[in-house]
Amino acid sequence: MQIPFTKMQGAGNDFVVLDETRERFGLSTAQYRFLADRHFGVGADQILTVRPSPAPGIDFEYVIHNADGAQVEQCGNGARCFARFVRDAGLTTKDAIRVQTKSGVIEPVLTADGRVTVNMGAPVFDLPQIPFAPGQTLPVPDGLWQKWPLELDKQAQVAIQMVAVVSMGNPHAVQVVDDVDTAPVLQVGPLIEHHPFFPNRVNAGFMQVQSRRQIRLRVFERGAGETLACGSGACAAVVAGIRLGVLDTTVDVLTHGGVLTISWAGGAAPVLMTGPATTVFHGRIELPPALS
Ligand SMILES: N[C@@H](CCC[C@H](N)C(=O)O)C(=O)O
Repeated sequence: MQIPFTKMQGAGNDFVVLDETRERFGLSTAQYRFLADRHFGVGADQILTVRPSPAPGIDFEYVIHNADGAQVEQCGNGARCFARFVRDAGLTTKDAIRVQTKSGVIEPVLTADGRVTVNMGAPVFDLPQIPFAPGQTLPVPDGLWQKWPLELDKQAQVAIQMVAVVSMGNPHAVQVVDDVDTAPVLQVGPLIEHHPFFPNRVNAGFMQVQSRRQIRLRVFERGAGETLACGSGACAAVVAGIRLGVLDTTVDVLTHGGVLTISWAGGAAPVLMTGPATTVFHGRIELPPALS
């Protein structure tokens, strides 16, 4: 089977976008993995699938698969690319698009400067909803920052990591580091991702606070490894920093792939994320029959 696709990127977080508004391709987990494969497929951190409206008042459904082929709830950079895709493909003429994701309805808005702002909804701190299941034996977290100790690999000298846990529709564990360039993201990231306290695994963020309005961030993403940027991870880091009291309500997040601007007024207010969304190329690819 041969399918059409569009390659996109948002701050270097890259995507294969599939248009299933007319017909479903019915891809298997192995086929999503193949599309994401940088050697044998197209190459992407996530596969985004656009489907027709599932309900009145909603414009589209948007389905996200990580590079490992698993379906996940949320993808911030993907939401911006989704909005750019449906406009450029002529699937809508709207600037503000309501889209159903696995974790709820989000609202990307195409702005006059060519960027996209996404209302990502309110952050969730309720532990079972994240989900974060630390059991009974853990000491109570630091009340303000809600940092939790994770016991990791003692031999690798990363015994205890203090993380803030938050859901932006998907789970995040954020820690503050002195310097993201030397932070052990590739060593510690996978240990946090698979830590038993996170029953659905987790995205591991490493944030360096440069000022009250600027951070640097690297994220080891669940199911994808370190990416050049993670939109929901940027939202989670800024929310954690605001709760810590070290960040203002609007913050520029510097990633290896570009800048995202995140705003959060606190409490039940939604987190707003603004950043770029770019089409790289269009193509068609033959899916190996053995993978179906
Ligand atoms: N790159 C994304 C997040 C994609 C999903 C994530 N890896 C997860 O498993 O939750 C973003 O920009 O938010």
